[in-house]
Amino acid sequence: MDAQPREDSATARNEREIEQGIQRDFRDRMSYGSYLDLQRLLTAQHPVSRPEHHDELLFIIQHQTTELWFKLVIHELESACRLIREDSLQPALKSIARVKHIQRTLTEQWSVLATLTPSEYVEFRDFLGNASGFQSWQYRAVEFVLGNKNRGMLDVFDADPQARAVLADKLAAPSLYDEFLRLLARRGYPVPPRLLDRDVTVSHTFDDDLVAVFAGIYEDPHADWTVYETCEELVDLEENFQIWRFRHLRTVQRIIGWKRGTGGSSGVGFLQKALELTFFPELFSVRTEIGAR
Ligand code: HEM
Ligand SMILES: N[C@@H](CC(=O)c1ccccc1NC=O)C(=O)O
Repeated sequence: MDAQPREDSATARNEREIEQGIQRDFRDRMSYGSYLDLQRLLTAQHPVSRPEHHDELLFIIQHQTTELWFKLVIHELESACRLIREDSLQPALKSIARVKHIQRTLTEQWSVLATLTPSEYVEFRDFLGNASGFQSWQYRAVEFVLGNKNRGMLDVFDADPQARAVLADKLAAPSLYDEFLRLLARRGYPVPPRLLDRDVTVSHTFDDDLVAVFAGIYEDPHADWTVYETCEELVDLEENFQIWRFRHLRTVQRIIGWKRGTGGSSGVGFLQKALELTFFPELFSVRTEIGAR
């Protein structure tokens, strides 16, 4: 039998030796904390309940982490739009893949907030006044980039001109779907011209002729595999978005039931209506057609 390997003295103490080469002096160097601006990030939680409610920190951090991920989602979707505009479809798919992973993380994250019981939430809800996720400009920006445009949403941001300007910009820009349809037209697919020079400040609505274009793509995936793959990636994006909305609705329902929202809406009933919205309707309709034409 081999002898047991000799342990160094730190291991024997169940400690790890801090190696000599490890940098410890950060007076003149960039450190982890300074790079990430942790001083600001970790002092940006300001509970408003008095006396301070234990669970308000959970509520704040759940929102803040979501907003951080929204920031990256917008960054990646904008990049995907630009890449598609430049006919770089494969690199655009890389951005979309990243967004899909973020969406999964965001959907999973609802389980943390679901540990907040109705009895706990009611103890600090009144302190929130009329604040509501409805006023998240980044969430609206994601909706706009994906194509769910609604000019009326801008009014909520009259008191925040910077947010309003960003949203107005995204309202006027072609959505991810608009960019994809334009790329398809450039590649010779018979996309109806009315979809290419449409008013992009409003949502796209269902177009039967576009279903026929996608039917052609799905009938012969190998004709242009990347285009086919992009169609499926967009389906994933919409599905993930709807699953996030659904988890929000169910979390809201278990925490406040059918109470009205702090933002003034009917509550769960209002959230339910968003589940009927669609970004890429033809990509779902084409499924009915496959094998049937
Ligand atoms: C206790 C937890 C939560 C409750 C009870 C809740 C409740 C609601 C309600 C009732 C609405 C409808 C608008 C209103 O009248 O207020 C709403 C909208 C919204 N909430 Fe929440 N929410 C919760 C957590 C969150 C979290 C963690 C996020 C993440 C950022 C979020 C994001 C949103 C967004 C984006 C909307 C707008 C949805 C839309 O326009 O369809 N909510 N929420
Ligand atoms: N609308 C929620 C309040 C709420 O959830 C909220 C309040 C302030 C900041 C963000 C929020 N999150 C999502 O709506 C409610 O009606 O209880």
